[in-house]
Amino acid sequence: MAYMGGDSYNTLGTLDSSLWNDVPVRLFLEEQLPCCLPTFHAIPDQYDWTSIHAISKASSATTVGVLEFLVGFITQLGGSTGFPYSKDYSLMTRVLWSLFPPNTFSQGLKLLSDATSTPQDPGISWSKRAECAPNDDPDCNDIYLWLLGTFFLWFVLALYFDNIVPNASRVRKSAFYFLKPGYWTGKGGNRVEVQIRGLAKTYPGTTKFGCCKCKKTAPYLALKGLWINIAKDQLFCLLGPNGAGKTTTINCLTGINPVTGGDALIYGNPVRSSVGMSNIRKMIGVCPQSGEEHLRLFASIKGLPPASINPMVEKSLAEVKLTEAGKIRAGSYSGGMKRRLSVAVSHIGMDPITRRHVWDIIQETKEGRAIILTTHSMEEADILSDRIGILAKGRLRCIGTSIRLKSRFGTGFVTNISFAESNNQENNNNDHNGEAGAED
Ligand SMILES: Nc1ncnc2c1ncn2[C@@H]1O[C@H](COP(=O)(O)OP(=O)(O)OP(=O)(O)O)[C@@H](O)[C@H]1O
Repeated sequence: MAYMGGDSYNTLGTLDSSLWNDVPVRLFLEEQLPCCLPTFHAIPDQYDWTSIHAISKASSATTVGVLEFLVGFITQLGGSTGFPYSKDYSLMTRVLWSLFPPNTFSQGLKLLSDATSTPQDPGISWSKRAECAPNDDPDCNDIYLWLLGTFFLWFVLALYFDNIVPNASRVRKSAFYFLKPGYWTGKGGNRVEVQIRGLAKTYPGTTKFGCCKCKKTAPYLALKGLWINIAKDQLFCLLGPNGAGKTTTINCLTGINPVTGGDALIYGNPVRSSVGMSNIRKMIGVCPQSGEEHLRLFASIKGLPPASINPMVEKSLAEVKLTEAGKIRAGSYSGGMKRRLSVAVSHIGMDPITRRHVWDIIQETKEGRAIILTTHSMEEADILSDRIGILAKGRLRCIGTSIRLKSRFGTGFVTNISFAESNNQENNNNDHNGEAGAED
């Protein structure tokens, strides 16, 4: 797995959430998708999570198989009475009945048995297959054709439902997926890699014990049902004021914070399932990191030259008195130590040139990935993102391209431009003034 900035990006998931608050840019990068994976499309917003899943387990397939056999057996008993292949029944009844292959099959067996019930019966030869039934009743030829036709019908329907019914990872294609050229060519279309489906996060209230009474804070709903799809090769930027829920969103997607409502699918892996999250963690490469490694990570995110990183890390650790604890896992630090590490992280500077360099890296990294970027910098969002979502108080307020958001919601700028007179004009004037002056 290769993320921009090398191995250092593998540690994103281990960062303490408090550390993220001190860096201007937060990134959530996804593993490059192997081109052979099937495409899947956005689940419509009205998608019902409680809807029944496709037959995803062998045990379910066995149950359905046995049920089908039982139903087939019962209908065959009905068919043995002559139903519905006689003139008493309408054509529609016959057609509907014949759509279930066991019925047609049992009719074929009945014809065979009638043709071979006594030693004198001639049986049915292949050449006489169209003459084995009396009157207009279906003959063996009709039975063959019906069995062949219904085989293809059910096969196509099985393929279709397999695609549109949510799979074990709750991923499904749109009902008209087969009309999209990308489905047949394997190319094109915006492949949705990250699907945030009604993501909600409630932080539990805390109880503080005082000397006389204990104080309980109410649970806080930080994310109130977020719905976003992020396609491959796109950078999605989450903007919003402090406390909007940006960090919470990223933390929920990376598994730092457990989700309390809705779900999110990352390459089809749901963040709410432990199996899904362990797959996601493999993609984003979560592993425990020391304070020293955190600083290295941020130094490479901020584009510091590799040669300067080690001296800078040593200096920063010394400044915040964490030299001895530098090699210990940051997760085991005390609150104070974490805060000091945050200060050291925030001191890793990013001048405009390195900032441009980081932007270039992000742009180059976009291909084959879905990237979520959260930042307070509107300029950064404008330059880097394909789509921007603006969060406020845990809700997505608007979403769209930068141009669209600006034209829809932007108040715009009124620019006054004053032009200096052209040199020629100026020279002419000077000459003229000079002459005039001289005249004066
Ligand atoms: N562990 C927590 N317990 C209780 N409330 C929390 C916790 N973490 C965050 N919050 C609250 O959830 C809300 C969203 O916080 P979050 O950090 O996601 O916002 P943000 O958009 O990332 O802000 P910033 O831009 O300042 O980083 C805030 O009101 C915050 O106070």
